[in-house]
Amino acid sequence: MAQSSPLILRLVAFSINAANRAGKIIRDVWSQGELGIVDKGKNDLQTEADRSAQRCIIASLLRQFPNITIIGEEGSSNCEVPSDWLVTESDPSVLQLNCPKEFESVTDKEVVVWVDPLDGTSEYTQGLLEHVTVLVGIAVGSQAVGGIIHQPYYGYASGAESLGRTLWGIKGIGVGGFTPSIPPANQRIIATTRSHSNALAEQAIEALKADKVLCVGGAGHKVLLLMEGKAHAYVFARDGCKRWDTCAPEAVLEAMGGRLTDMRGNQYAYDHNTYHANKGGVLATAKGEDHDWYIRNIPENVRESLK
Ligand SMILES: Nc1ncnc2c1ncn2[C@@H]1O[C@H](COP(=O)(O)O)[C@@H](O)[C@H]1OP(=O)(O)O
Ligand SMILES: [Mg+2]
Ligand SMILES: [Mg+2]
Ligand SMILES: [Mg+2]
Repeated sequence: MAQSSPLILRLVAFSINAANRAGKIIRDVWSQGELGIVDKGKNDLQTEADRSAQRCIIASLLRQFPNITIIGEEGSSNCEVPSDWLVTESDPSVLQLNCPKEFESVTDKEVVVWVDPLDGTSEYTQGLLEHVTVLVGIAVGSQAVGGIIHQPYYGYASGAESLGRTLWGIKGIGVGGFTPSIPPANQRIIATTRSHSNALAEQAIEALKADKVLCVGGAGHKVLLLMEGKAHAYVFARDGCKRWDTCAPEAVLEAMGGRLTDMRGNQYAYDHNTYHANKGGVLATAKGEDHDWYIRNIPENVRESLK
């Protein structure tokens, strides 16, 4: 790995390959058919794919970057992994990028990597495989700066021979791995949960008077819809999402000009001392959307309940 590249570029470049490797593990577990489903709480599933993908990503990252803080959804993992799970290479094109001045001298101690090894677990167990993503978010201080969203089953529905794609973004640089697009004008398409709704979340969707509501799984997948021009906003007016669900999506979306906040317009903090729960809900809007319009039109009682 080019040691001369700034840490933030090395982390993104390496995490692209780690997320790809985790995606292959997710496909392998699915095709072997033994999902090993556990419910961690209430409607909070974990499978063998979540566990193994996290071990792959964290073991690989720790070998390359032993002094950074990594927080993974599936808790502390055994880092003794099969040797073919250990990633050692980085994406060469990201290492060559020009790093924004403000991130050039970021050190290990300032960085937290938030890992969601499989986002959209509920949909994965139901075979809605294109909703699944692997999320690696890189925070500097409290800010989400870099993100990787790997979609292991991209191309599955159309019968593509080679599955998967990896999107990345770095604030101040931009995005890669896909063709950014903005959603159509004069329409409002809202993406929301299909498996974790409640009365509050429904009330918010109702109030926004969408032309179309897309109920789909995964935080990564919904942000992807915003970045490809298929939805204008992602609205989740309840608790349940955690920092590992939003760190990577926020960084990639904001690197392209969109926004991700809680339902009151506040950004989440991603430093190592922060809470994990996104108690204020998730409101993300595509590039060009009026984020504040959505905040203004969320009923006051919904915003008040999500403090
Ligand atoms: N109530 C909840 N309990 C556990 N995870 C949740 C909950 N609500 C949301 N999430 C996480 O946020 C993601 C986005 O929510 P949704 O798919 O419902 O829109 C989910 O895929 C899940 O991530 P994960 O699958 O990684 O556990
Ligand atoms: Mg989960
Ligand atoms: Mg998740
Ligand atoms: Mg997950």
